[in-house]
Amino acid sequence: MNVGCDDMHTLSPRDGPILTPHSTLWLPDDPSGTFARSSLWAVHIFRLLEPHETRALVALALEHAAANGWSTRRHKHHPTTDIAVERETAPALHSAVKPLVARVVLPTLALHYGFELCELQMRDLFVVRYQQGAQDRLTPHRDGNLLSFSILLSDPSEFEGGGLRFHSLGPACDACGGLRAAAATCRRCDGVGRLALPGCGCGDLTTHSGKLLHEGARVTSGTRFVLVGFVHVTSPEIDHEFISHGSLANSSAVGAWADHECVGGARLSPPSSPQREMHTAFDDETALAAHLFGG
Ligand SMILES: O=C(O)CCC(=O)C(=O)O
Ligand SMILES: [Fe+2]
Repeated sequence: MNVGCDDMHTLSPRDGPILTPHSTLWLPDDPSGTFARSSLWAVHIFRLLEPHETRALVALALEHAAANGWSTRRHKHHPTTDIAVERETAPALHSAVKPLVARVVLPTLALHYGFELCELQMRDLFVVRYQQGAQDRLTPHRDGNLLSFSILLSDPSEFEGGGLRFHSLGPACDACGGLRAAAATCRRCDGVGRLALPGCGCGDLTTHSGKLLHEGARVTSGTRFVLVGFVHVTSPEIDHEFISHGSLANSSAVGAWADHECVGGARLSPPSSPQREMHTAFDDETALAAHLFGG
């Protein structure tokens, strides 16, 4: 299959340019009261792509992989088996995905996390493959940037296990009950005590702060493809020294309130109302896209 630029317009979000989540999960409130709830504590799931659109993207990724292979060395810590969605190396995938990200995903992130669109910059965009018998999971980590998103490109019937799992939110493991002592040896939740986010369908977009401790849960059969994006935020409201601290981004240690601390401390002033108008300094889409994607 060859999806050209014109076909990209078939990648149409289900709800218009700014999406409304069908599910939202929040970190629990800080029992000590040190950190007030921030928009960064929310994980949202939105309906985004239709199955024929996700199939077209997977076909493009497989076409690319057949010619170039999958990469496993793009990330120093917690590497994924992936394909970078870059203009130079994967032009067909890039032209399929970039307009969707620029017109829909980034404006949706900006609105729901209380930033200006022009404060967001894509730092990495890649298709990830989890497969039983190959890389089947991604161990607990925090991402290097403040905001992250992932779009599920596979139908949930095509794999078992898998999913985006957070250590501080989501359902308790139904095998061990989520109790720390029992979870330690639990194969179902790999010791986390929680299950992956429920309700994430094919084509759904999940958005979250990359600073929440999370992982790609183990795929026990089949293959799960996701499109993942890391988004840097340049807002003066963000304490970059604090959030870019290497041990926060790359630590695998599960700390009870570590997640809350780093996210609560990342924002120095309260989030703006989600109702406010979008503002952008860019008057045409091309200039905006160039800025968002760094050229
Ligand atoms: O598998 C997922 O949905 C999560 C991927 C992820 O966390 C990452 O690539 O950083
Ligand atoms: Fe991640």
